[in-house]
Amino acid sequence: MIELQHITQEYDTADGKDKFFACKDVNVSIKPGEIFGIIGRSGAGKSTLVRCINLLNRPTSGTVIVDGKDLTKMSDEELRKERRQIGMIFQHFNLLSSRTVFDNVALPLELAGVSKADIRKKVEPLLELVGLTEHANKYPSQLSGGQKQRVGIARALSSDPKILLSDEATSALDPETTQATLQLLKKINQELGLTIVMITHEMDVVKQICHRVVVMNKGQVIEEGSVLDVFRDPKHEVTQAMLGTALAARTIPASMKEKIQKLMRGTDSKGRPMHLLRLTFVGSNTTEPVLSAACHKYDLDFNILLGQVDEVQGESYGTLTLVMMGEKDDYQAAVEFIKANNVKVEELSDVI
Ligand SMILES: Nc1ncnc2c1ncn2[C@@H]1O[C@H](COP(=O)(O)OP(=O)(O)OP(=O)(O)O)[C@@H](O)[C@H]1O
Repeated sequence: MIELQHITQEYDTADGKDKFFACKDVNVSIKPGEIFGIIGRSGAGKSTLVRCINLLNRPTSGTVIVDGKDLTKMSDEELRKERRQIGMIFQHFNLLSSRTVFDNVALPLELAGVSKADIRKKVEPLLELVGLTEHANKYPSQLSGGQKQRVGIARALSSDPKILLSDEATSALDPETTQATLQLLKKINQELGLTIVMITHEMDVVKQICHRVVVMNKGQVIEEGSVLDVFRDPKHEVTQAMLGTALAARTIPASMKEKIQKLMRGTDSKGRPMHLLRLTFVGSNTTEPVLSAACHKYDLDFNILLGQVDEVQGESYGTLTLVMMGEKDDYQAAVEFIKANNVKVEELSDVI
């Protein structure tokens, strides 16, 4: 649906002596009907990249293909037409304060020369879809943040786009309103089949509604994949830092390290060595039966030090950091058994 190929956006540095890359050779492919997340720290190049999709931002080099058409090769007139396929919503809503809710939603249609009767036919169902029918004659100043964003969404949908770009659309909203807005976007994605591209710094937003995600850093894509894979096993340190609390259970707190080191130097009450490891699991292969089955089978004991289970779109995933006590051969056989049950095993004894 959207192919961003080798997108580079360069600017002159403030002193004009050098080049600065807001995006550098970025390749992203977004499928029809998916909700695609773009995350990254401030200044990573997210907005620059998303604005290339409708050429609000014309990249220094690279190709933008939307629905099979190369936007970078179009005339202004052709581009204006194509842009109607691409709606956009913003963090600060960008509504016109002198226009009512109805008139804000109607604006793109007025600009396209649609007749008054047809505008009414289009706007009324949209206001119903976003739950603003009874607020149609109010002005933006009379609305809450969530209601303003609903006007923004209805306005973006007025030209029947196939794609909706969302630049931090929930960042200015409180958690409850964020939830309601995300549910609305999900409904639009499912009922209208719209492809949605979302920039966000809120990991909960990604977890709740995105199917796939790319992580940007310093103008480049550093990680991409299904949301479940990226959250379960982030590879790049920037992703790990961004997922922060979601990964707290992976990091052994400094206060525990000394205790664990002491524990690892000793043996259990039966004189058997200790083994420190971390298990990462997804979905149906819940660790408990696998772990206890392994310990029964190979005569081991275990002690859980840290653990967390989280959920991405109904799929649970999590990590357990634990100490296993048992003879070396039994322990190694147990590790193989756990791995064979699709649980990732990382041995940490040498790390701590
Ligand atoms: N017109 C411009 N001229 C010069 N530098 C720019 C211009 N537009 C953006 N930049 C710089 O490009 C970099 C990427 O900006 P961009 O807005 O794409 O980042 P972002 O990841 O969306 O950040 P944020 O989350 O803070 O919005 C930033 O360092 C920004 O200062």
